[in-house]
Amino acid sequence: MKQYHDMLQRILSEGVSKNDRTGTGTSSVFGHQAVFDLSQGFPLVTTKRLHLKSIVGELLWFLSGSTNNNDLEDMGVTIWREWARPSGDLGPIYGKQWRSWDVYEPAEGPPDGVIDRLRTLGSPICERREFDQISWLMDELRRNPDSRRLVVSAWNVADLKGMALAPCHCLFQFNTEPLDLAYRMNIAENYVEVFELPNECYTLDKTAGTILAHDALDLAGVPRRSLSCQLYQRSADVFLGVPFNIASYALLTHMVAAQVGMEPGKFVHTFGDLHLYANHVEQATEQLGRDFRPLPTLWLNPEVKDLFSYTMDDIRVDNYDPHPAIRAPVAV
Ligand SMILES: Nc1nc(=O)c2c([nH]1)NC[C@@H]1CN(c3ccc(C(=O)N[C@@H](CCC(=O)O)C(=O)O)cc3)CN21
Ligand SMILES: O=c1ccn([C@H]2C[C@H](O)[C@@H](COP(=O)(O)O)O2)c(=O)[nH]1
Repeated sequence: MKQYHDMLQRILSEGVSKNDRTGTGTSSVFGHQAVFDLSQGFPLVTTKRLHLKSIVGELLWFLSGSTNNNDLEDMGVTIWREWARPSGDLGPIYGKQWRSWDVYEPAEGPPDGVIDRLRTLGSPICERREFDQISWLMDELRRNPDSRRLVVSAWNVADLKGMALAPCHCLFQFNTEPLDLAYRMNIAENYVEVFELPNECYTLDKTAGTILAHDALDLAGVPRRSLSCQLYQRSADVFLGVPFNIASYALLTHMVAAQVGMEPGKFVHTFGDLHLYANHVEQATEQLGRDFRPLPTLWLNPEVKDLFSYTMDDIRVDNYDPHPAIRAPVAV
């Protein structure tokens, strides 16, 4: 995960001192981008141990639409505790905006009905509906994979004041691309079925043409497209939050790809204010002195048939062999 060490290094060498909302003080850079090729391993930082259960639990909690910290703590995850009200409520944060963004539309009713009459009194009469951005995204990926509008936003201006914390990872976009034949043949090695096809179906004969080979790969269930995700993160705690955010969106991309039958492509992580808190400098320096280890791989249970049905047991990371954890205080 050189990309992650580059961020730490860049802040240490070019960062500008800034005060911040928490009063801790940071060194920060504005504008940064890191790209993770998901075919090269699962991007879980190896130079300190990450608590994977917190990352998976938090993502499943967002996808469930919950905004109550008690639901997260029921999974054994405590990372949102400091921000929760006594009831556990966090206001309309990610889960609310992803799964049930409020939409207000002019109410419709019969002519001269109650709605009509109230409207003549001068007040706008609206109906509230909820829009599930994630379900829409899944449908749209299947229906219109070339779309340039595959965007999910948590940045709901009208709701910001009610949130315990304004969204940090505030907008993401998916993109799909056709895979070329050579790439599909390559990944076909992971699909046992392809070898059960009759020889002539997958003979890569130049004159037989691409179509025959692509059709054979379709029959074998080999994905036709790759799926990439780009995240805009307006504010990023490079030591504590960012390793979680990278792994979380990489996991989301894998899960979405599995459900729409595509191959995970890239995760592009774009930052606004990328900062290192003053009380994390020693820890970051210690981490930079450690050597990289091979990235682990992700396993998703292939039996799971929709995005909202994954549980902790359906998600596993294999061959994770990190350096020991490094403790650091979280700025509240
Ligand atoms: N300052 C700040 N940084 C964040 O990263 C952050 C917030 N606030 N507020 C909301 C959420 C909560 N997140 C958090 C909060 C704590 C840890 C943390 O303490 N991580 C420890 C271990 C956590 C565990 O046991 O699961 C770590 O070593 O990574 C990570 C992400 C990410 N977000
Ligand atoms: O997923 C997350 C959530 C939060 N953060 C960090 C980024 C900042 O350090 C704080 C938020 O403070 P603001 O004053 O609202 O910017 O939390 C993160 O890195 N990742």
